[in-house]
Amino acid sequence: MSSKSLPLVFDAPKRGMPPRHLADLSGEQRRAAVAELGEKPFRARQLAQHYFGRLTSDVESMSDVPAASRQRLGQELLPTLLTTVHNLDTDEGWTRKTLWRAHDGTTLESVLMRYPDRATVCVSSQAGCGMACPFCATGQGGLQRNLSTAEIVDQVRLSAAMMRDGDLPGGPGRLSNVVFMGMGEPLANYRRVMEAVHRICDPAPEGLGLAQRSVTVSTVGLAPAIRRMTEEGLQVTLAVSLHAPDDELRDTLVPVNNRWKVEEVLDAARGYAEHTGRRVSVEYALIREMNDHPWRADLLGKLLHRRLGKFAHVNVIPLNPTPGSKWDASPKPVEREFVRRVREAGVSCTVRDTRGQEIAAACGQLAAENG
Ligand SMILES: C[S@@+](CC[C@H](N)C(=O)[O-])C[C@H]1O[C@@H](n2cnc3c(N)ncnc32)[C@H](O)[C@@H]1O
Ligand code: SF4
Repeated sequence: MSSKSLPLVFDAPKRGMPPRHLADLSGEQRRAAVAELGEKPFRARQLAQHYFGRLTSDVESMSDVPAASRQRLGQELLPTLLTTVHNLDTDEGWTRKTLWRAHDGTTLESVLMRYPDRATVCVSSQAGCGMACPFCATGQGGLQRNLSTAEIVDQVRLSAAMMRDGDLPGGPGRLSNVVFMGMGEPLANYRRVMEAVHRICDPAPEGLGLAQRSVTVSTVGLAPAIRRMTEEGLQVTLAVSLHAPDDELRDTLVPVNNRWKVEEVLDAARGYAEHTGRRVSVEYALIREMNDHPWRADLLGKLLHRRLGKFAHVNVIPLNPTPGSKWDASPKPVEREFVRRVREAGVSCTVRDTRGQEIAAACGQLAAENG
């Protein structure tokens, strides 16, 4: 057997960006790509209809595409990007974490959560993360690579297919929300993430047709990138992971704070809020005896009231345990007092549910380990 005919599985994994995919391209680029392959431009629309509309990338099922063209179009524009390594279900099946393997062997995770009134997928924007927040499992392994636009979109497409096929309890349903709160810092992979937002939100057949307001981009606080995002003219929700109202503590909890301080991050967030008219979600992982002091709750409330005013919403995330971490969630009475004090300052504040903890699928627990 020549090495050329060896099945792909014997090929050494090549770490790197995946081959080009339909979901990397805008409608115009898709038409150009199809034309380059010697096909009629309308084939681009047909492929997009199957991929975004029918949620399939199986070219053999695309009966309106001539058999002679299918293989070539499939190879060139719909290569397989993600294969399932395993699914782990919890919360009586209402939460599913999927471990995906990319073409180069890189692994990544996404988490699908079904609620009575909506279904949300938490997607990864990078394999690993370079931001090194000490309480986050993803941050401990460093950055492996950015995900491509299509690798991000494919997590959403495959989750939408799980919903449609009734893989979670409650029967067939619709994926309604996407949060960029999986592995990685979305604004450190800026261009690909913004393209992915377009593919996720553009109306069918150009995209998956979710509402921009149902998409949340969560950032550790890359101020220049928040300012850049403000210019995109999008209506997505911005979440800023603050975790401390004072630079002294935030420098430790969020190392990137050494570059962009609390005031600058909140300034950028305010710019986004004013431009879009959207509230900013300020994420606060509550850590026992670290950032849960009553005086810090008061300081946080005052600071947000002053800097973001009516645009501020605080989302308290009880710390999820991660392997080897010395930190713990705050006791419930401390958490309640913290929330009360933030509200007392006139800032809305809620506590996030901790879905998926048992299978390490909750915020900050994704490490994409095989097993
Ligand atoms: C994993 S991050 C991904 C998005 C982006 N990198 C960020 O930091 O906002 C999503 C959210 O999980 C939070 N998080 C990380 N580790 C956590 C942990 N162990 N417990 C609770 N929340 C955590 C982050 O602070 C952030 O608000
Ligand atoms: S919290 Fe976000 S930015 Fe920090 S290490 Fe985890 S994924 Fe990266």
